[in-house]
Amino acid sequence: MEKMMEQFLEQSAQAEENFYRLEEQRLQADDHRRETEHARELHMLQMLGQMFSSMSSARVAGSTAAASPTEPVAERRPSGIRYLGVNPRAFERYFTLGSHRGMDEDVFSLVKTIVPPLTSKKHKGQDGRIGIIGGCQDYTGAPYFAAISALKVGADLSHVFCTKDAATVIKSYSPELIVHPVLDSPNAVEEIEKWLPRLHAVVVGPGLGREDVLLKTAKAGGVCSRHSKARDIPVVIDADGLWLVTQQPSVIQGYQKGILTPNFMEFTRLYEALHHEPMNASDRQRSVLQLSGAMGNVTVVLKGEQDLISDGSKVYSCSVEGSGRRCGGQGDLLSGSLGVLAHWAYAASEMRARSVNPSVVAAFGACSLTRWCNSQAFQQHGRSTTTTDMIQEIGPVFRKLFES
Ligand SMILES: NC(=O)C1=CN([C@@H]2O[C@H](COP(=O)(O)OP(=O)(O)OC[C@H]3O[C@@H](n4cnc5c(N)ncnc54)[C@H](OP(=O)(O)O)[C@@H]3O)[C@@H](O)[C@H]2O)[C@@H](O)CC1
Ligand SMILES: Nc1ncnc2c1ncn2[C@@H]1O[C@H](COP(=O)(O)OP(=O)(O)OP(=O)(O)O)[C@@H](O)[C@H]1O
Repeated sequence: MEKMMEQFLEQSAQAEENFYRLEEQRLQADDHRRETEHARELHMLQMLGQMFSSMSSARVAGSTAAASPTEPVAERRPSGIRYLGVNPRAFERYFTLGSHRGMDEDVFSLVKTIVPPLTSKKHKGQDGRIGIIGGCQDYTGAPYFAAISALKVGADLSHVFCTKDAATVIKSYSPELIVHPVLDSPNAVEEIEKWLPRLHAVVVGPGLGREDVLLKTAKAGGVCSRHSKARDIPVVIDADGLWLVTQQPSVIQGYQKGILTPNFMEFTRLYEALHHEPMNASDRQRSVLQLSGAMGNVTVVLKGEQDLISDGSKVYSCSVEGSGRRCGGQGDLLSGSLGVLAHWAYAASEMRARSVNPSVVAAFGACSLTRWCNSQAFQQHGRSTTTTDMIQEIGPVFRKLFES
């Protein structure tokens, strides 16, 4: 009986052991199944994420070629700006000759840091008094676009120094601008210089024309004035101001706060004047680097399908989405906003250690802003987009790009 009892206990212990072994195997199989399911779910989520992100970039990129005016504007973001930051691929690349590495959000986040806070402690003028030297009988739109863009970006006061017959016209476009009909007066240089000590940046060239007398005034009263260079304020040179620089590069050569904003044609003229040889149009990065170097490290912004920005040591590229619409005046929006941003960038860099040339930071900001204004205006107006439509976008685009 005792033996039987022993056998029974042994068998039941064995059965219990088997049971637990099988149970353990079952649990292990369960774990394995759960892990596989989890991995599969994860994989599916990743694939869905990739699908959504490529769908949204395709949607945004597609809008460059074809407008979708029905799409709600508020839902759109600049390609490259998603979630907290910037998509490095869409936004910009950073080149040094011989090497090439992603630079991503560095410059873009620096633009955000130069924007001065809006506080009730400041008085009118502290966030920027910008002067535009340009505007003649033929061209009244260009100086207006530049000056109003400076205001819309956040300058407190925007002055235009133009010829007498352009002044009334420009005033009639906007009561916000301070317009000085001095460019063709006999004492034009003194008239401009009266104001220069109060200005934080000057933009020379939009709508200036190429009459000798006006170019001479712009040179003496703006580019070379003791009040601009000696006071060390940013001098942005655009349009016909670049014609002047092509004739006499020394007017701005070596001035570290000088910024040139040529379109391709203006760039080619300037390049060939300095290098005495045809430019290699297939290697624009190299050309822009060389031109900036030859100009004594003045910052050069070569506008185009991609904007290339160089201070002679590196080339930055801004390819924020724009549109296929190339109406006149977009460059004026860029140079006017650049005037303000350059002032802010240098003011901010006085308080902080510089990691990137402030002119480059400002140029990158102005290019991004102009291009995205173009894209947003195009969403609404398509082929009939004009620079006035782009200027209306400056406020919301600035907020979205630099204040969110
Ligand atoms: N509403 C107004 O008041 C406005 C006034 N403005 C004022 O007009 C003044 C003159 O400026 P601008 O740019 O028209 O003169 P300019 O350098 O002779 O260029 C014309 C020649 O260059 C060429 N070309 C141009 N771009 C090119 C490119 N990316 N790539 C290649 N080629 C290009 C083009 O060649 P085409 O197509 O004829 O072959 C053309 O022959 C200046 O004061 C400016 O501020 C403007 O701001 C607009 C709004
Ligand atoms: N092919 C392009 N694709 C996208 N954006 C472009 C293209 N060409 C120029 N832009 C953008 O348009 C803006 C003005 O450049 P543009 O070459 O039209 O200057 P501009 O000829 O000096 O202008 P303006 O008509 O004011 O004289 C810049 O911000 C630039 O990035």
